[in-house]
Amino acid sequence: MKTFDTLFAELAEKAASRPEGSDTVARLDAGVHSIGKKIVEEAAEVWMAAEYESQEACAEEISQLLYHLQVLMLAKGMTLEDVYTHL
Ligand SMILES: N=c1c2ncn([C@@H]3O[C@H](COP(=O)(O)OP(=O)(O)OP(=O)(O)O)[C@@H](O)[C@H]3O)c2ncn1[C@@H]1O[C@H](COP(=O)(O)O)[C@@H](O)[C@H]1O
Repeated sequence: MKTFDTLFAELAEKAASRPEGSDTVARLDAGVHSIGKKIVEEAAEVWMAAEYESQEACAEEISQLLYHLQVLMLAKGMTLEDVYTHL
């Protein structure tokens, strides 16, 4: 099963190799403003799913929020350690 760390490694590799058709590369190219808006949208979807949808639907929304947070970290040139140091 994919974890936060293995997904981040996968996305970092995509950011470096820039494969054709990568959604992640397109989101990185769109920039921090666009990624930030997506994070706010996904956070709202997590909130709504938590209040009104199933456990599974909520978990899926959370996974999408985590993905977009990782894209933002990569766009800002951050590492996992930059974040983990604050946990
Ligand atoms: N985990 C994810 C992931 N979670 C969310 N998303 C993106 O976020 C979208 C979900 O947002 P929405 O529900 O709002 O869907 P939407 O309205 O179509 O979103 P928009 O495209 O309009 O922004 C999905 O359609 C994906 O584009 C993800 N895109 C990729 N990954 C993983 O990232 C890795 C690299 O992916 P690629 O860069 O595409 O190769 C792979 O392992 C993928 O599974």
